[in-house]
Amino acid sequence: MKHPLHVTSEIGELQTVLLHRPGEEVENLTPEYLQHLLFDDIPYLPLIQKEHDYFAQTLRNRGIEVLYLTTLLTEALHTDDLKKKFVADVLKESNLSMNGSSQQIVDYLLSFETEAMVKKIMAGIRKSEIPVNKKTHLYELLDDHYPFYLDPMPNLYFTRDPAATIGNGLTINTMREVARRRESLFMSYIIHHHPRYAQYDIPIWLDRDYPHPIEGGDELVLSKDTVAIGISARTAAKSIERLAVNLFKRQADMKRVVAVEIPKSRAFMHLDTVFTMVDYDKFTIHPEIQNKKGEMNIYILEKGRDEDTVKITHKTNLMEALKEALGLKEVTLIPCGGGDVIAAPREQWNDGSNTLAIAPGVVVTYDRNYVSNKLLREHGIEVIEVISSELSRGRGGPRCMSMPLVRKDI
Ligand SMILES: NC(=[NH2+])NCCC[C@H](N)C(=O)O
Repeated sequence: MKHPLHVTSEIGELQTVLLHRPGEEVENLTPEYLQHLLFDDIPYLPLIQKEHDYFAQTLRNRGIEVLYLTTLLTEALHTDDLKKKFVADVLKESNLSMNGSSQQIVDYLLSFETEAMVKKIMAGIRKSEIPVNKKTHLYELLDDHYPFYLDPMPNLYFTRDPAATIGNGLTINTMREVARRRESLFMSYIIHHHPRYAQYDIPIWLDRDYPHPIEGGDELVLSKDTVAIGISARTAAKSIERLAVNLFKRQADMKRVVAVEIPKSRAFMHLDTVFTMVDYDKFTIHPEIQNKKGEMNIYILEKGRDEDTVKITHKTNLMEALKEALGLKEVTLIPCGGGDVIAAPREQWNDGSNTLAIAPGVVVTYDRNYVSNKLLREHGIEVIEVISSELSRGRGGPRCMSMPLVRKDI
């Protein structure tokens, strides 16, 4: 039987992908907590859903199977015990200031059918949802105190980050930001309990109990033997080294991990916001990740003397490092916004470098990044545009909004 997870490149024909349609969680964003919840503005729910449906349909039109997080999770929670255990795990990881109130939150969540319960957990629980006569603490009665029992998870539509497929396995990530940490619990339940996955022995290259962070936006599978990982605001060097060791031990083809250091800033939060692969030998890049001389810090990790060590080589030229790692004679780096002083940062802010390749030389991008899109076309790339005024408010593009589960080998 075909393996349910299989990704050996960034560009192989995409066959199955995981998405999340934004829901009520987005309606629980308020100006006061925007920064904490990692948003810069509040999307308009009906429109963000319309845009997301358009994105999903664009993928389906190309023959790609689209799976939804809510559906998979609902199907994974197929017994009452699993449902209860899941609620307990979510509450354990939620920063609840509930004191004695937690049992009533458990009862409240379990009073829903499974799918509605999953959506409720995603959306968050407002204090106003629990009747006054059930409240036992002073803070619960104060409206202007923190408004949630359970925080909303508005970043869930960026399915790329909580987990990432590499080869026939995946990383289930320890996420850097508190606001996103619970998200990877969902994938853990899906892998262990959904019938589509639970029957397989799926390698978990790094699990969510690993003490250092890594996020999928930093994990790029360049080929069957090479992955690139961003050393970024969200991914720690320790996680990268541990991932390399684990991949070298168990994924037979894996030869090297290319660790790429990027500036630690909000605009550049993950490697895929500044660098993506669009064809066998073509990449998008935001020029600002290189210094004036075109240099940056790149570390190549290969198998070390024994199983638990790696050999590390330092490089400064991205193009040379890519050529060597991928065995290519030439590599083209296509600059976001054409490298223009205004267009490049403007389009990068709205994820102009964040392309989703659905086949070699075929990418999905946001329509608003017209300078970058034109340039991609001039380089012979087929660019499929999707509408993006609300989706982009969460600071993520088509690659962030998709978790490839199966791609054809190239
Ligand atoms: N792979 C990505 N670039 N994801 C973007 C995630 C954006 C999200 N608001 C966050 O800050 O986490």
